[in-house]
Amino acid sequence: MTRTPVNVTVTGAAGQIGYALLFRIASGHLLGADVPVKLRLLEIPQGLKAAEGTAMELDDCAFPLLQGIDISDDPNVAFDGANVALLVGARPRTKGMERGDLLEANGGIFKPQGKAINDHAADDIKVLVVGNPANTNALIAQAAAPDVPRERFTAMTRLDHNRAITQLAQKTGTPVSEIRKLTIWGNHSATQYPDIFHAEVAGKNAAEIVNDQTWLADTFIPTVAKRGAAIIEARGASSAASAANAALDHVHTWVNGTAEGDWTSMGIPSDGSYGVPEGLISSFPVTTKDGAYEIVQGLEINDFSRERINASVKELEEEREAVRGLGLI
Ligand SMILES: NC(=O)c1ccc[n+]([C@@H]2O[C@H](COP(=O)([O-])OP(=O)(O)OC[C@H]3O[C@@H](n4cnc5c(N)ncnc54)[C@H](O)[C@@H]3O)[C@@H](O)[C@H]2O)c1
Ligand SMILES: O=C(O)C[C@H](O)C(=O)O
Repeated sequence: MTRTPVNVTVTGAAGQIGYALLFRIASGHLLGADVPVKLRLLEIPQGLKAAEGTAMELDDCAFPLLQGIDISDDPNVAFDGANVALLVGARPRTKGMERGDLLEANGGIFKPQGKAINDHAADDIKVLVVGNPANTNALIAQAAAPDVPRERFTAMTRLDHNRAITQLAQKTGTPVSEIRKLTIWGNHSATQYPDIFHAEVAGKNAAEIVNDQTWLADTFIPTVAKRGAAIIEARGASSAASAANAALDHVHTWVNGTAEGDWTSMGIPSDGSYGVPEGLISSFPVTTKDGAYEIVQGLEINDFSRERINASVKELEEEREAVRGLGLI
């Protein structure tokens, strides 16, 4: 193998998402089956021993693509030369909490990590924030990294996107592979808006095929938006394997491109499109090509959608004000 390995930094490596993520990164599911990787694991001091144990297990898999594992509790070391950074390390919510309740607990993690990315990452760094509240944590990291192009900071709404695809597939009795152009708008929170008005089911308009406004408003949207809480209720712990899977999907699509005739959802810095205030990290429909993404333009937004997008964007604005107040941006 002659290709230069890609440095992938994963924070929270000893956590439950980390455990579901690392083995699949090392086996080629993040970047591709022909791309060698070096893993850089960041943990807090209490997590280092468990991260070492995970690294031992990674060694024991003898993954042909895995060309090294470094472990550190220093962000300046862990992000040194990073090409891809998965910011997972943060506290998960527990039963009865909203993700925004974690802002104070987790917000402080992302400012020093953003600065370390600014100072040490490779020029082509791509950042995905998974730790909640993901959109606003991405904003905090980005604000601390003024030398990195702002579009390199993204937040994960791919789990919501995947959840919505399955709900729509099940409702219409269609395989998930037949669902296209679904969109998650706004925040990775209970206010997110999964939009099927432009989606397709086997090439036909999804809203027309469903033709059931009550299901849309009272079942589909709340099921997707509150799925994280339902998983916590059922499992007693927040989603892990599905979150890791979505993180792999997010980066894989960003790097390798969306399929012709489809798009995906990513939390990205707004350029003002669709009336989302510039700079907020909000979820949009995007296409990707050659490692870059573009917001899908020109979609007609009906009143039902507009109301829901605005509500989620309002929450993002409130979170931005809150972190401003905490001195995090
Ligand atoms: N965006 C999404 O769709 C999505 C989905 C699932 C979970 N999440 C979020 O991902 C985060 C992680 O979830 P989890 O279940 O893996 O949690 P976990 O508690 O199992 O693991 C978190 C790990 O992060 C480590 N950590 C804490 N602070 C750190 C720091 N400053 N630097 C490096 N590591 C640090 C902890 O030691 C721990 O090992 C939570 O905030 C959770 O809410 C987001
Ligand atoms: O809901 C949570 O707190 C975890 C995660 O964000 C999820 O959507 O499953």
